[in-house]
Amino acid sequence: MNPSLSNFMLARTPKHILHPTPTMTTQLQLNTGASIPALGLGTWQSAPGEVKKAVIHAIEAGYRHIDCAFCYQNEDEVGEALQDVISRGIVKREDLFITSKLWCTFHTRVEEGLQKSLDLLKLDYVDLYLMHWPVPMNPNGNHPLFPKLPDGSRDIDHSTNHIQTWKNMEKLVQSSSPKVKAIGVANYSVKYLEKLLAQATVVPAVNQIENHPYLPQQEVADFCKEKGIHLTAYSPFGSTGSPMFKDEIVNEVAKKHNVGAGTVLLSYHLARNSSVLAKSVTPSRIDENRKLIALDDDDMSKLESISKTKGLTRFVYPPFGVNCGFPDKADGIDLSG
Ligand SMILES: NC(=O)C1=CN([C@@H]2O[C@H](COP(=O)(O)OP(=O)(O)OC[C@H]3O[C@@H](n4cnc5c(N)ncnc54)[C@H](OP(=O)(O)O)[C@@H]3O)[C@@H](O)[C@H]2O)C=CC1
Ligand SMILES: O=C[C@H](O)[C@@H](O)[C@@H](O)[C@H](O)C(=O)O
Repeated sequence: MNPSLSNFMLARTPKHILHPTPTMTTQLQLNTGASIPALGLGTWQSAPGEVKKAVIHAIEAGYRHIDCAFCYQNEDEVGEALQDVISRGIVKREDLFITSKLWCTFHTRVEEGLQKSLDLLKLDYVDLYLMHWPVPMNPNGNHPLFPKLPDGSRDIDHSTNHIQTWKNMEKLVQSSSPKVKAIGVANYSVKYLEKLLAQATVVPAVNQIENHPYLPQQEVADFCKEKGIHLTAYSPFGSTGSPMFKDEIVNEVAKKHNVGAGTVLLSYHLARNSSVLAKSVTPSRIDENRKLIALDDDDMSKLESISKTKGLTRFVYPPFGVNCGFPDKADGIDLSG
């Protein structure tokens, strides 16, 4: 092709993926051949007594992707909700995409951690099982989920590491009767992914990370794209209290499209070909969050300008005392292996 023509075409090619009329069930491809629905309902900090209703409402409203974790301590109620909608014929199990996560105190007990979640969720399998953090914690410490040392710091298990955990997770998909359709990771930086991939047999299907215009994590997104790892964004609104709803530029883009700020914050991820998790226990918000639109390059440039001007903001970073390899959080011990 004439080089000037190819340059012209490159210049005209939209930088971001344009999903024509994206919807919450737009299917994004995983490296396993399966697909993941664009929007998932988050369940972190969804209180017992509220989460069952929220999950039932979401599935009745058309959500097909639910994000769970053992450490959220509410998987039993999520399981009740799933049983309810499946038994009433609202949805078939195979039409749902359910994620759970291996908690840090279970890194040396992968099968047990998975089975505990399956029992609580009342499921035979999950669609995706993630290592929640690349941080093993003492399985025999002073608390089953959040063990601490006498000085109050988190009780890290230094006898193992995240790569060993991954090797045990690989056995889950290699089993003759797998109880997981795919395995993946969460909270992985480029540094930890490089160390993992150097020894992995199975490339993670997904990396679930905090991601939004205040924390674009472009280096992680680029690395994952190159390696065929799908990115799922968590805390799209800035987590508890949805602080990013007040952002001026987000609201400017929302006004242009005549939609709410939430729609812009969620649609940002579709333009990057990522899936996104939005948590709510409020029925009207669960409904509202279903709306996605195609943002154009101009909208994306505006959203990208936010962190360039204001710097990065990370809303979720537990006090592990570990350096997980993210450039904006360089303190703590290196467990990359
Ligand atoms: N792998 C990991 O380590 C992590 C995974 N996650 C996953 O991602 C999910 C989403 O992230 P999360 O941190 O919960 O935060 P979100 O960014 O989804 O924000 C949740 C907050 O936004 C509020 N909210 C939701 N919708 C609206 C709306 N339309 N208008 C105004 N406020 C709204 C919710 O309130 P209310 O519920 O009261 O309606 C809640 O306070 C989690 O629930 C979890 O499943 C999150 C963090 C870490
Ligand atoms: O998934 C959500 C978060 O990662 C959450 O699980 C952690 O922040 C946890 O509360 C912790 O304190 O380590």
